[in-house]
Amino acid sequence: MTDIAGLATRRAALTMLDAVLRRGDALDQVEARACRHLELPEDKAMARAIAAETLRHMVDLDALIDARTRQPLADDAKARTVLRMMLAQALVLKTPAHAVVATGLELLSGGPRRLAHGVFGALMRGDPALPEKPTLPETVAQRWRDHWGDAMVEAASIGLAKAPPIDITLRDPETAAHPGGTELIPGHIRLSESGPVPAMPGYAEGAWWVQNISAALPARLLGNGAGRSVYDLCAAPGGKTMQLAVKGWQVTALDLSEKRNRRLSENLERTGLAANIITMDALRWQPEAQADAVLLDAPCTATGIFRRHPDVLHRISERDIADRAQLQAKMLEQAAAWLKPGGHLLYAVCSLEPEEGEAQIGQFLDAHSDFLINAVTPDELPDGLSPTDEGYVRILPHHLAELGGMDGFFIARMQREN
Ligand SMILES: C[S@@+](CC[C@H](N)C(=O)[O-])C[C@H]1O[C@@H](n2cnc3c(N)ncnc32)[C@H](O)[C@@H]1O
Repeated sequence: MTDIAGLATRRAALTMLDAVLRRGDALDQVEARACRHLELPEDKAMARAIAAETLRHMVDLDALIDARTRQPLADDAKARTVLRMMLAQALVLKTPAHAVVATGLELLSGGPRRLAHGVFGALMRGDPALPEKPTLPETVAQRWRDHWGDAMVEAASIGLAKAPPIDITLRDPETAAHPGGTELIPGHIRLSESGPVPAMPGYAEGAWWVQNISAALPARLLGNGAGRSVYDLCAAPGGKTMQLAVKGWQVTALDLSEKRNRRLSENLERTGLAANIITMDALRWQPEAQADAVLLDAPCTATGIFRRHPDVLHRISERDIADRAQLQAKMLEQAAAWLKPGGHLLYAVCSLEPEEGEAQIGQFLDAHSDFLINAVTPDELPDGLSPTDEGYVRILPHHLAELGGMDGFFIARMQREN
């Protein structure tokens, strides 16, 4: 029997959605396994796009489905997930309805095909539209409203509407070899085009790497290394390692993941930069000497990168936030001990949760009287972004919104006194 065209791609998307919604896995983590049967890169990209767009618009897709079902479908019913996917394809990815129906119903083979067919058909006859600003899941909206206010939730919803623009860090700010765009801060460009990165001018020669402007700030805040040593903790795939190496730091880059460290190696090779790479759990590492600086890009809930990874909106719970905060506190404790007196400790997370940011550093400073905040100054940041009263960098979805926004981040720079 020949398979329906595109069915394997939809199966892979369904596997990804199941893993995210039922098991709380990250989309990135499950993508390779879910797509292992797909040969063509464009099929893999399509499977990822179906899963990601379903998650981006899920609350509004559910509202459409609920308006057309007499008995509400269970939240985790396969028919609901398949209908969400079918609608995301038809309304967001503009896949022709016949292809959506043929593959969608086949996914429900032996299940409620007639129901799904009926609901999808009735909805499409009504010419449905999704709101311009996708609705955030209520638990997330409520949490962010409590922390940051209504305007932040509104900006997050606008930001969620589409994947963000691509930012790049130039190896040499004088280089001419890049695709062109808007300079956000010297050496960092927001590209005016999207598309396959490896084919863009300068990429293969190592003239630049992809790095959201928010993620580019922590390493910048350590300044020039002039041969001094830095421990780059949780370093892979190496965006910050490369920035530090360019600035003359002697970098020791440590990460738990062998696979991600392989990407770090490839990135260093492509850009012609060097670092000492260590694959190990940061909690078990024991360096031989203290360093002049430590950059801790701590593992976090990653809720700040919800535009590129909308799965975080559906799988991160209060419990996850508390667990991550606990891990970060342990890592901070270690990092602090590995720093020479007078050295700088740079802490960063791509999270919009204060437990992983302001509260984390507040507790650290309370417990470490030998560490002081080294306040970030406005001239160290892109126009449109200012340090907080405490001297931290807190990046929210409204920052640089007119240029396409920034990833949510928290950054603190501290100095060890003795
Ligand atoms: C936010 S990413 C790092 C991004 C990287 N700093 C960059 O700029 O390209 C977090 C990293 O933490 C690593 N990680 C998580 N837990 C770790 C641990 N216990 N020890 C070391 N690395 C860990 C992950 O493998 C992941 O690569």
